[in-house]
Amino acid sequence: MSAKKKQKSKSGSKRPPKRSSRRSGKPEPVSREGVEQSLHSQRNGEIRLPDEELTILCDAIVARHENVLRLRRDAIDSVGERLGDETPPDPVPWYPLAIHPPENIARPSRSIDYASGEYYLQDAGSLLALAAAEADTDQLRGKLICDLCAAPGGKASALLEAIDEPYRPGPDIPPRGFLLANEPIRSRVAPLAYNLARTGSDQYAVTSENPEALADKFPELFDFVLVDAPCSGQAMMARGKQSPSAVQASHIALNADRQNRILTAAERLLRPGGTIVYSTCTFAIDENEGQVRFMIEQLGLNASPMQRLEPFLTELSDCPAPDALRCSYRLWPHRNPCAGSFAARLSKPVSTSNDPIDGDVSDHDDPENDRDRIDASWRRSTTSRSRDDAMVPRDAVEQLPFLIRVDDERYRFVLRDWIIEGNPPDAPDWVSEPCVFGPEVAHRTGTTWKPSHAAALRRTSAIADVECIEVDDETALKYLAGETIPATEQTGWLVVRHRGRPLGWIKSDGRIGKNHLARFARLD
Ligand SMILES: C[S@@+](CC[C@H](N)C(=O)[O-])C[C@H]1O[C@@H](n2cnc3c(N)ncnc32)[C@H](O)[C@@H]1O
Repeated sequence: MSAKKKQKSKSGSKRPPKRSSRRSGKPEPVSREGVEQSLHSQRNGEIRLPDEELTILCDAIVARHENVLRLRRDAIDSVGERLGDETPPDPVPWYPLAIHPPENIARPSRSIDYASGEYYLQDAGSLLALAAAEADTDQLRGKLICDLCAAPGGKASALLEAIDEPYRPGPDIPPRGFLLANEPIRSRVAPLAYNLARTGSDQYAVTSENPEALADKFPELFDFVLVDAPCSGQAMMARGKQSPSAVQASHIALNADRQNRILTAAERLLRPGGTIVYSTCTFAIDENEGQVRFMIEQLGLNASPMQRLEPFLTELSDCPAPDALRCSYRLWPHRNPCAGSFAARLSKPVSTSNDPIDGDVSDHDDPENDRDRIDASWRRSTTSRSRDDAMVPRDAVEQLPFLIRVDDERYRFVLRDWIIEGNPPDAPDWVSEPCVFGPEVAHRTGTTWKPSHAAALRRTSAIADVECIEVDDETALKYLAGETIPATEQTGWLVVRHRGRPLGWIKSDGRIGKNHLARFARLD
């Protein structure tokens, strides 16, 4: 589409939603009555939309919106350069680190930049929660974060980039941030781990626990908790991910009950003074502002409004908890160029019954105090370790020389059956807990140890000793399609890099590099 053709609508959207072109044909129309009912809650208030607007909303709910490119924080300049002057980036208004797909990236999910993690593709609506988390600023640097409902990792990977700084050995290093990404459904953990690895960071661990169990293990540990809750998913209907039952009252009530439980656990995970961001991809009041009311009235959290999100403040009327309206934000598919979403930001009061100081502590606390507190909590060791976190098997080191522990300060390996995980030296002690999975470095098939895909993607100095081969565009595309590539200079395991960015492994015999790119990372 040429710049001229782009129509700017009243709402500021340059891209009117397209009708879905799902393989199954036209999406089923959404029940207008159902949508209207979910915007009227007897308990929590209502959002009054004129008849005509309601019709437009129902159409927009089943219209497909293009994903946007959330750029890697350190890739803004390089991607901008490649886009050239012809295609100036078109940023998402509520999250400027993301841009609408430019003309000269024909298939954003098939580019080398995508494969090398220069950007993540997601609906612009899901960026509202990241804006509420300030993931596009430096406010999260050094923080201890839990993403409680994390798979497949769209938001977790942005949080990870926001907390991390490259590891530099030395005496006066400020603590880096650390992310615990939790996903209770086991089958969703692998894509989550993959998306975290794509960031190149190693400042994370993964758990697969129910929120209540996690809160029992790590009470009041985290500075920030994201609850991107499972919900009725009304905004996902255009993607065929939800059935029309998403607007049924019984379905909404079931989800609201589950959200209450998850939020209760989330509050327990949060340290006093910490921040929580709650988000959904649905329009139902009981799953949105109703949950914010629950957090304020039942869990004792405080609204933590954000000036930058004021244009998106909810328009709920007759809400019995006015405070809930100060920190609740909505995007609508007929007003904003996205599928729609909800996000709210709250904080846990610092005061306890023994502490006379009252009031919420915002994200702009004294960072030095924060660091002391983080230091203390990170050293907190819970139960005894049951895994062998001292020994990397000798055969693994023989087969994968990069596993040699040059310096204990640089790496902490954990052996878990046939997998070796590698935690950075400044990871919290609790990464050695049996329920916590660290970034994978190598795995064994039979008697053979192989380097893991995540290890190739690391951009930290800890695995800097790995040998690399730099390739051009053409070779990179061949490699990403699963083909062998020439590799005459070196032998053994090599990381393939394009413009200095890691893509995956090959094993070279001094002539040909056999392709060991994980199947799920291929562009075929
Ligand atoms: C909306 S999705 C999260 C999307 C993710 N934050 C992202 O940006 O990619 C909600 C996730 O919550 C998980 N979930 C389901 N039941 C849960 C529960 N009881 N507690 C926590 N998470 C749950 C789902 O499996 C799903 O992966």
